[in-house]
Amino acid sequence: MTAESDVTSDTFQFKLLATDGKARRGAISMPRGTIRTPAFMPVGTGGTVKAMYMDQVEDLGADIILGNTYHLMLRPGAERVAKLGGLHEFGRWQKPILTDSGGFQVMSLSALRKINEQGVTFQSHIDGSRHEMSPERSIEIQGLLDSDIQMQLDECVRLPAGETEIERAMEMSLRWADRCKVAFGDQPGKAMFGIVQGGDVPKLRERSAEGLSSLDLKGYAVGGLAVGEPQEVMLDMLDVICPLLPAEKPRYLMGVGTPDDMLKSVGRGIDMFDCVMPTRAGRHGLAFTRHGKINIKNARHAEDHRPLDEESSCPAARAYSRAYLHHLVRSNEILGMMLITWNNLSYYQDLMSGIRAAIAAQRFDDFSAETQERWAKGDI
Ligand SMILES: CCOC(=O)Nc1nc2cc3nc(NC)[nH]c3cc2c(=O)[nH]1
Repeated sequence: MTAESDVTSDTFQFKLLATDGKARRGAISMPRGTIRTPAFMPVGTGGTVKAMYMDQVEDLGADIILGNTYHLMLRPGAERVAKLGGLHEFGRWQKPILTDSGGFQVMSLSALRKINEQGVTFQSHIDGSRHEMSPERSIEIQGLLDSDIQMQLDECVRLPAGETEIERAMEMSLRWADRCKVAFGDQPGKAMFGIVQGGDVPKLRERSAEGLSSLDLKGYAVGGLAVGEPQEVMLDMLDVICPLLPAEKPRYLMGVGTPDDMLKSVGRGIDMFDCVMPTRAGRHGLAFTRHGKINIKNARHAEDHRPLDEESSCPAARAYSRAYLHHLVRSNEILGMMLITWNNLSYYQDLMSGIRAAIAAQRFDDFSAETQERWAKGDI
């Protein structure tokens, strides 16, 4: 029996399968596989999901991973990845890959970043070399990587910021979306998503969402959030933005988030997520479980023979004692990073799977309340 995620389509097609309030259950079918939504996309920055084998990532139920244009263009280089057969061949991940345009990383990683109508000029954080990235070059790079879902080049403004600055960046991102759409052209089996900007200013968010919707793109990302604003500001912006995006297209909230962020964002109409939280936190010994977070480095775990979560199907969560994981992380053992990362990605995928089933069964609100109660009760 073919799993739903093994079904392919030679064109990018999003089907809305069920709704429960504003929560949506859908499926994006593409030549390399189908993405069950709501979906969490593990971050595979440099062509690898840190501390994981790709077949582990697939076994956990991930239908798609994120690749990072900014990192890959600097090292090993987009042309080199193309010469080596593209990112799927290079990193041995055969399902869909979404690549970001790198805009956000340029903002947060590289020095000497200059932005004008033409694009972004920046210095590599690796060797200081100077690079220019126009909307057209960003799409060209993502094409060289053989990315399935490509993101427009955008300008993300860190919050808090002045309205004039937010408006300037939003309007430029809108113009860049049009240039990216032209550069992307007609690639039926792939997609280019626009990115809604506008900071925490409702009228600018409306302008961006309406402007992008008129471009009739295959999907829409919500950018400029999870950049330092409180969670309720992020959620308020989703209440403004989602109703203005076409219901028949997927919505992707960038860089989000914690399990709590994702539950509340699904309840406001978001379909796709990516976040470094499960992998980065995993490398620092922070375990996500159905009972909430466990900081395994804490002394109280030193002699706890219980596993992280015996309800989990993941070996990292059920076959090792907390005492052993505590020892590994305290000793900076590589296996510690591997096991907590494995546990965290497993929990994130289990949460998304639970969310999808709850929407299909029209019980998302109950599922959301039950899940948050278990987190609050904590680790009994
Ligand atoms: C994934 C698509 O990235 C882009 O091409 N631009 C972009 N990326 C973002 C990544 C973000 N991560 C967070 N929080 C951790 N917020 C983000 C916003 C953007 C964004 O506005 N624009």
